[in-house]
Amino acid sequence: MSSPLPAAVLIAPGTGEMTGRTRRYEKRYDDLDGLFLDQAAFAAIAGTRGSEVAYQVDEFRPSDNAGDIIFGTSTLYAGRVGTEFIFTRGHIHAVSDRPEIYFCQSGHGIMLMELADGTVRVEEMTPNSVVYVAPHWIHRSVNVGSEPLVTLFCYPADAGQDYEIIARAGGMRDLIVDDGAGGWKQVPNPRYRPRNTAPGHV
Ligand SMILES: O=P(O)(O)OC[C@H]1O[C@H](O)[C@H](O)[C@@H](O)[C@@H]1O
Ligand SMILES: [Fe+2]
Repeated sequence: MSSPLPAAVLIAPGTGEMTGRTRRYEKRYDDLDGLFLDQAAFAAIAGTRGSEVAYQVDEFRPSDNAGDIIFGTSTLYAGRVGTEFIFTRGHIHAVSDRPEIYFCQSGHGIMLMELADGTVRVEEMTPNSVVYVAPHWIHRSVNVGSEPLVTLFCYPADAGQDYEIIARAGGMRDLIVDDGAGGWKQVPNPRYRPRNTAPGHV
């Protein structure tokens, strides 16, 4: 197991671009197919803007060693699909007891969090707020503003990501939608199928 060296990176205000990152990945609208409730609205957007970047992640990953940390920035551009605000795909950590923190640098967002049993929590993200995603919570960032939502995240290097937990339930239990008055509201997702969390089920 190699021992990483100290390092420093520079984060650009407003865009989250991280000079010194070890990796960038981008998710385009086409990559988010099937995640939003209003499929006709999604098809209309994807038809013209499918290759547009919906969000990007710049990360600094010193190693994958247990005990190390991965940090980086996530930049989620503003947008809506029907009344639903744009979001990241969302995941639970593959090693599910691993937590994460998010520091909001700019923009206005929601951290939508859910336990496997369907318990939901939302925390608002505004500049300088920090959200603690506790162990075992599924998490998804939602941009409810009109500017890019830029967050700095940090999580244990051996955490990994599991996306299936959301897919197999038909999405997250709640949707974050436009309230028609310039704000957001939380409404039940009609496609949600509660997971069987009884012993013996996964
Ligand atoms: O992985 P997604 O659900 O697409 O979210 C994008 C990114 O969000 C956060 O910033 C996490 O810390 C990243 O590890 C993750 O990859
Ligand atoms: Fe995470």
